[in-house]
Amino acid sequence: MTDFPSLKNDLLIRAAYCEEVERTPVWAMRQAGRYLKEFQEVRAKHDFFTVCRTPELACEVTLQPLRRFDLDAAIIFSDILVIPQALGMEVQMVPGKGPVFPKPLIHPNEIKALNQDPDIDKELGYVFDAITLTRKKLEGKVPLIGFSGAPWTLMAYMVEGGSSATFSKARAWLFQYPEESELLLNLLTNTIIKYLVNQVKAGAQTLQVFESHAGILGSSTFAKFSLQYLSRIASGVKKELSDLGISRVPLIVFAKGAHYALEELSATDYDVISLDWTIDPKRAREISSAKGKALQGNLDPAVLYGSPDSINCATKRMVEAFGARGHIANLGHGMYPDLKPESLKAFVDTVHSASQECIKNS
Ligand SMILES: Cc1c2[nH]c(c1CCC(=O)O)Cc1[nH]c(c(CCC(=O)O)c1C)Cc1[nH]c(c(CCC(=O)O)c1C)Cc1[nH]c(c(CCC(=O)O)c1C)C2
Repeated sequence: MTDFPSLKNDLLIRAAYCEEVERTPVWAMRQAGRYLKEFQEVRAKHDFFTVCRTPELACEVTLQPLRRFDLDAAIIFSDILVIPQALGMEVQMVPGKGPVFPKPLIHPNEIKALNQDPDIDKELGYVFDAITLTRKKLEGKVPLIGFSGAPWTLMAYMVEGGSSATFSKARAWLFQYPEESELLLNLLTNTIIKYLVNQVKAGAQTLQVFESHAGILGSSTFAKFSLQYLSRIASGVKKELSDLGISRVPLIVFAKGAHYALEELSATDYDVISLDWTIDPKRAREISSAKGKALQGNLDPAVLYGSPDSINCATKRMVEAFGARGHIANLGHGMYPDLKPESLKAFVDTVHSASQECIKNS
């Protein structure tokens, strides 16, 4: 592994392992993106996947939010849909519409046509190069987070062909073709484990798995088609890293909308459970703390449309409700493209001041 500058701010790592901190670490999902004019300038010149595939550009947009805000982590700029691409599917990013698969999976026969054993270093080497470059450029300022989409969320896009409110075609597969769905979910799981391990080899210091579409499944469907794969990813990545003699990194799982499965998620090998805003922090603590898990989240991103005072107030309330140990402050989902950058600044600064106050008084 490459020699990297040593980490100066390890708040996120300590919080993930429920160790003592002087203040609560904070970052924001989608902290890089269209709400920043410097990001729009890059996007005006380069299409979305060119930014992902060009390490210098991916590194630049990863660092943009860190120049503006006092963030405690960087997240590598990429997308969850690079995995379906590595399996041989075409994905386009259509302005105003989001991701589009010109040839989605219509029938399970088509699973056979996917690349069954992709050469991850060849197909996704550009992500690893972007991680290594960014880790160097960060000069140890804050940890670099790597990530992947989770199997069910990726399957949902591969079958649906793009975004959807209900993902009804993808959900139909789970009942029409349960065995073939499991075949696809297994292929994705095996690919994701290799992808995440290679991100750590390239320099990622924390990993997050995004199950963004957990909330459209019921609890029994989630248990069958999501949870077991999420769980295998955490134990698989940990085992592989340990077999390779590589130090552990914190693993975060974000299963958006899966409030019904908090107890089950807390029983997996993830170190941190990331919450959306529909879960009450105190209730989440009762369920997860017994299992020694840290929590991440969970301010409703819509709060950032409010006045500076109301952002301050809601953020303070959130910091106090979680308490200072084992908490990584974040939004309950990503930044929206029309939010003002100053609102994120108000959130970040309030997390730092309110958590320091909280620790002083405890
Ligand atoms: C900024 C951006 C990204 N992806 C997309 C955009 C906007 C497109 C553009 O610039 O034109 C398309 C892009 N890619 C995707 C979408 C969502 C489509 C939908 O709503 O269904 C869009 C607009 C799919 C996607 N992509 C991602 C998720 C999981 C997180 C979530 O739930 O929001 C999902 C679901 C992950 C993702 N995607 C991205 C990051 C960057 C790192 C950071 O957080 O700063 C990350 C972590 C970057």
